[in-house]
Amino acid sequence: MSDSDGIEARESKPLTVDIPITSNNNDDSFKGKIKSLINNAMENNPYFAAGGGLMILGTGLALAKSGVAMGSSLLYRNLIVDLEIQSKDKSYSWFLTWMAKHPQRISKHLAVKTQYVQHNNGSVTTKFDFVPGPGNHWIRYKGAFIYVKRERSSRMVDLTNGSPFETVSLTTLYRDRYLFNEILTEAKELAVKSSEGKTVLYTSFGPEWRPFGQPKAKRAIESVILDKNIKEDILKDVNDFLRNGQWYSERGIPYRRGYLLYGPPGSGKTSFIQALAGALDYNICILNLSENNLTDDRLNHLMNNMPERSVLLLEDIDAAFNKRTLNSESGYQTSVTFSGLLNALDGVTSSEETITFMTTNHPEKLDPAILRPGRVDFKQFVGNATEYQIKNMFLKFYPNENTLCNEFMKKAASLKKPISTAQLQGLFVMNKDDPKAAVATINTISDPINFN
Ligand SMILES: Nc1ncnc2c1ncn2[C@@H]1O[C@H](COP(=O)(O)OP(=O)(O)OP(=O)(O)O)[C@@H](O)[C@H]1O
Repeated sequence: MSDSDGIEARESKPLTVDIPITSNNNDDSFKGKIKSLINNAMENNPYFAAGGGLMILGTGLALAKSGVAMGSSLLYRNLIVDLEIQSKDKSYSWFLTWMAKHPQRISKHLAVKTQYVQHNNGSVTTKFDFVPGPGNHWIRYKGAFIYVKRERSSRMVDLTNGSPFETVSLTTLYRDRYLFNEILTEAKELAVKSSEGKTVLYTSFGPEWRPFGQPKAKRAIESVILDKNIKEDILKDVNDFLRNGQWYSERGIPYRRGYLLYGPPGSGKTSFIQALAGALDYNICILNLSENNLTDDRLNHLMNNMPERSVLLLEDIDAAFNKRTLNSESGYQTSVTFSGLLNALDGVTSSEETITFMTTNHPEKLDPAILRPGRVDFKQFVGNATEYQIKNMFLKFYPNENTLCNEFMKKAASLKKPISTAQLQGLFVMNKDDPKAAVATINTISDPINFN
């Protein structure tokens, strides 16, 4: 309220101070004189009377103001409830994506989230989601209004990736607080649905796992052609392991199993692991041990903090057995050491199952220590194409072309050199609709890198 308001209030209702005038007024005592002096001043001096009035009015206003502030903070504390979601929490991106799709919202500040969507036929399209940008927004959810504020800290930075620290806070009436849970559950379900029937590939980003691109369409296990019984044996072993959690726990054995697939490049090791993860409805966490700056500590941390329902894939594990090499640009390369890898494999303490697949092109470089049960429980050689694989791959690309298939196999055998399944795939892709051309050009397959 302005000063003029105060004066108007005083003028409309003259303010008097009611001090009883008693017989003491005429008293000769000192006290009586003072009293009568004050009474005179207040009654007869208009300036003094106005000042006193103003003072009382001001005090009243100040009290009212602090009362309103206290009342509103009391109201806020009792009737309003906030939820803060930090950018490092999983729900953060789930909520933003959910809000981008929520129809009842008022957002003036938008931010774009670009996604590549892989369809079941393999094609990839680009999709733009307009998520709420930093600023204030409103949504209406199940009849309640929710105020949404996205804030970006100018001072705090996520040290793992250099991106600014962010929060989204949701504010609503206390009585509607249960809606927060409903919103987050819906947001999570939306995220799960978007990766349903797909395999999420996680890669390491600093000390944490991050989805690498969009979830990929699952690879059918039939599309990977390994030599007889290899797929079946591994699949049986994994399923057996997954069925026996109780057995492990009763005997106090860490509930983990390690698989080693070794063999030449392009023989389908990684493709098989991806297909297997899809068949089990698991995601994959991929780590390449030859990656620069992957230290023992980071490896240990990552292996102990995997997203749920994930298979761990450690590629090129022989890299951990190389001596440190001097790199001209950055001095010594830091990479995982042999003992670091063993510690990480032994130290996985998750109560959930841990399935680790390791691959290498150089099994001869592995130290026998890694091959002991508990670290590697199942070893499998995955080699260059056998007769069985050549036949099955040919017929998969050119169904019913049995005669040409026989011709192709004879020519492949006459080459007298190893052929990888990746090379066969390359040849068939080049001659998609022309099996005869594939037969005619088989000798164009160059030597794979000699293995052993
Ligand atoms: N046995 C196979 N069946 C079907 N496709 C295969 C097979 N082997 C290789 N391919 C194809 O060749 C490509 C490379 O295969 P993949 O990466 O799985 O080989 P890899 O053995 O893991 O190689 P590396 O040891 O170099 O990592 C993929 O496109 C895959 O589809």
